[in-house]
Amino acid sequence: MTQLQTGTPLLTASDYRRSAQRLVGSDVWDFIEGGAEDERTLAANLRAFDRVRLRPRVLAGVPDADTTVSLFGTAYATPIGIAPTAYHRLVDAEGEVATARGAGRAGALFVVGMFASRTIEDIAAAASSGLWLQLYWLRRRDVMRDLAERAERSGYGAIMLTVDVPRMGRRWRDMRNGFAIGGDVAAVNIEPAVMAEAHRRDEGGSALARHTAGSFDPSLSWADLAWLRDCTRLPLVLKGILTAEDAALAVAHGADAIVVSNHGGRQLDGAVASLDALAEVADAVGGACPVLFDGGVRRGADALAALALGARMVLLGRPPLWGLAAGGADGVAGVLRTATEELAHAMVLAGRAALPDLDRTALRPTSLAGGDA
Ligand SMILES: Cc1cc2nc3c(=O)[nH]c(=O)nc-3n(C[C@H](O)[C@H](O)[C@H](O)COP(=O)(O)O)c2cc1C
Ligand SMILES: CCCCC(=O)C(=O)O
Repeated sequence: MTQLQTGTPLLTASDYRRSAQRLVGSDVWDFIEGGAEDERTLAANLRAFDRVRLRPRVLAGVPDADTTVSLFGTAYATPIGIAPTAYHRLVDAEGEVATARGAGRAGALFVVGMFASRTIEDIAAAASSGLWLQLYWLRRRDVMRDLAERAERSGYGAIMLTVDVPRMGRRWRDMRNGFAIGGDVAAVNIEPAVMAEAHRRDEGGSALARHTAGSFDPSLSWADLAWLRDCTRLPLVLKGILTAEDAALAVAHGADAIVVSNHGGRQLDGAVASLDALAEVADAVGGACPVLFDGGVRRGADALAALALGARMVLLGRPPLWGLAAGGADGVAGVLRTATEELAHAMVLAGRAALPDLDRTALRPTSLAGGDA
């Protein structure tokens, strides 16, 4: 159990959430918590896990569960990692350096965001578990190439290209708050001219929306992936796949892994809940490459469900930010360890000793149906 300065025992992700909310300004809180438009997909991501029912096996001789997993030749203590999120210094002075330390303590993968507020190199120096770098496709391809090269030089294990943002989802909260990246927080890995719009508060509305409209390349198509592939020897992971059709195209275009994700409900409002897309995508991929998952995972049993449906790894977006805000590296490690302990606990009670033992027989068929929650 983690106990931070608040004195309140932090037993679950929602304990970290409550603790974080007290410490973070309301506009930053809205940026973290918010989703696109009426936040229906954001809500659906969480509700989809409430529908899952497990099928525990008994007398299985499972005194303990093994949560280790390996991906692209790197071993992890847990299949629960950190999804890329921008600007960790919004909630902690050390930002991604503290996140990396926390991930290392938990033996977890940390996917560093393109808009990290600490340098790729400083984050690498603080890490003791695997790091990947996430990229958006910018009009300025030279900037992307430079980041891919720096990641490779610094020992990052993969490039994760986020493919669900040809334009940013409309986030009413940020627009109403006139949200801009302020103070001394910045996307320090990218030259300031590319990022200038993200800091301009004077025009009202979401500065991030203006920034992405100007700097992201919305014309990207499958054929362009070859260019990025040629920039790096690292495995290329595509994040933001929700359909069998796109999963098949990703495999055909040589993706080394894909992430089933609706961007935490922050892009297309009304899009399918992430969990409801997982079985379809895993079936289409058919083992051709690893499938990862994010969206709405808040407890170990949620991770178990996603792993049983075919995910090799499960990523958390908001919860590590709650941990970081509540307690820096300790908070990040606490969130990851809590979820991993819950997963191991659920595995023992379900009679599954190791991650390969998790398959769809662990879930009631109604959980697989891809309901409309
Ligand atoms: C505050 C915030 C910032 C994010 N920034 C990025 C980003 O820079 N790049 C990216 O690919 N995804 C980004 N995401 C999406 C996450 O990687 C992930 O898909 C999503 O948060 C998972 O859902 P969850 O928050 O329910 O776990 C962000 C999400 C949040 C909440
Ligand atoms: C400029 C995009 C900021 C990251 C973010 O908010 C997201 O990807 O959801």
